[in-house]
Amino acid sequence: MNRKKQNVTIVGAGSTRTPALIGSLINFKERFPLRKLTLFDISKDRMELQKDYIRLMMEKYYPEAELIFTDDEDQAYIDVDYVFVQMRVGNFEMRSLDEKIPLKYGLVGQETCGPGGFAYGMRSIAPMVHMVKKIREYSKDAWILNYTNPAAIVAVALDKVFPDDKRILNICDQPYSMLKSFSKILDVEQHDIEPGYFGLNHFGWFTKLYHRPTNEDLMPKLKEYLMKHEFKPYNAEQREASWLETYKNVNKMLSFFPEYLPNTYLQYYFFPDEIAKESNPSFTRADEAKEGREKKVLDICKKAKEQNSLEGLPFLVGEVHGNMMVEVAESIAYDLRKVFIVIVRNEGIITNLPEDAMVECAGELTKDGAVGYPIGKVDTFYEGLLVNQYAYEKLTVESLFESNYQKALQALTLNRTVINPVKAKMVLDDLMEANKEYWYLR
Ligand SMILES: NC(=O)c1ccc[n+]([C@@H]2O[C@H](COP(=O)([O-])OP(=O)(O)OC[C@H]3O[C@@H](n4cnc5c(N)ncnc54)[C@H](O)[C@@H]3O)[C@@H](O)[C@H]2O)c1
Ligand SMILES: O=P(O)(O)OC[C@H]1O[C@H](O[C@H]2[C@H](O)[C@@H](O)[C@@H](O)O[C@@H]2CO)[C@H](O)[C@@H](O)[C@@H]1O
Ligand SMILES: [Mn+2]
Repeated sequence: MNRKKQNVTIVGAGSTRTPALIGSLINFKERFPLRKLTLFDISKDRMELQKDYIRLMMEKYYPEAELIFTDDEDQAYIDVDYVFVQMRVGNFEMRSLDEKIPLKYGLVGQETCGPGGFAYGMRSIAPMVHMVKKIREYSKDAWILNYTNPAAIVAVALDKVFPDDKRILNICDQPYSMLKSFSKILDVEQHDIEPGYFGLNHFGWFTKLYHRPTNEDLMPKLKEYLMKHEFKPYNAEQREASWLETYKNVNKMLSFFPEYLPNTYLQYYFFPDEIAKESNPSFTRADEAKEGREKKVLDICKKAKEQNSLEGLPFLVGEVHGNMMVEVAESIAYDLRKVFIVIVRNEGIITNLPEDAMVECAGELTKDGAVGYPIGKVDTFYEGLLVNQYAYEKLTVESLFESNYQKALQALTLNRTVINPVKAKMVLDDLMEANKEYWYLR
């Protein structure tokens, strides 16, 4: 393979997912070759923790690529072809509050759904808008591939501010992760499956699983399996308790609504009371992830620094997060038209949803970006859920842009995890106080 080499910048490179993303870039070096890799984070300290492991990996497996670590955004965005974005505005401390504050009011405490996702979205928008403007100053044609959450809210906000920018793509790895799990259950290759999917980010359904080699839709077989067996992620042995519970709730959702297979994130909207009750308000997913993934990765990086070698250390690979990001970039860079589940402006894809909604659907990734496959009209049940959820997303973004307290209150009241305006007001006031460095409403 003799493909054009790319300059890539990772924004939020201090994320503990970065070492595994580097592993993915190394594994894909033939398919998506790098000329220059820039790691950018606003926190030098955060990057410092993983710097030696990453440097040693690149020296060993990618000596031909230039490697830059920087906390200078001007340097990060000069002469770049692809920007992979994974910033967490407010870091662990704010994720923890996003999850814990709603639980005080008996509401779902989750980083992307419900009041926690609302607060996180309000924090993410301004730095994301700033980043896009900066990138466009220096690299007007760069592809901006964004993972930053809540991707649903960030996508709506960026589409409002940069409606003509065709090189911003917001993506989520959860459908990819679920497809990996489906393939394991069905004993087929993930890349032989073409999914049907519709909804909004972290709020959607799989409709079919077309198996290319046999021309068969494997969805009926999968649903039959899930009616009788617990749904486990493909890497169940490595998953912490809360993710295993999350996957089990797909079985529960299917038992009520067997028509389509729900994204795991719908559990928060269908079972908010049960989930809030079962949560531990002093130990949420943020704590679990810190004690799990973060500790594991940082321990490996610390050893690499101490011994200044990779001896005895694992080669980390992002089987979902990292691989998907690189495959997405590859499909765009070399016009491969591979099918992914993408987030795009609706514009008639779901005919009974607003044109300006940012919908999640199957689509092809081409040199011109994502081309979502048309879905048509969705049935009343789904239409009701989606129209309501999109109204929540839109009001959230408008409340930030207009500093409008009333719209924020309306947004939270519409959110199916809240509903009650008394609780919506209490949780909004608490979140506003906790986030006063980041956003403010009148
Ligand atoms: N879309 C998806 O499906 C998906 C999947 C996984 C993770 N994510 C998202 O990726 C992001 C990273 O998650 P994590 O848990 O690995 O994060 P993390 O907390 O380990 O790291 C995030 C990094 O972002 C940096 N950062 C904060 N604000 C920044 C800014 N303005 N500019 C540059 N860097 C900044 C922090 O200093 C930190 O090093 C989050 O937004 C998370 O929600 C999304
Ligand atoms: O709770 P976390 O921080 O472990 O994960 C939150 C993210 O979960 C989904 O993504 C993937 C994740 O990227 C991957 O590394 C692995 O751990 O599996 C997760 C679930 O399949 C979700 O799509 C993201 O939006 C969340 O940020
Ligand atoms: Mn996601």
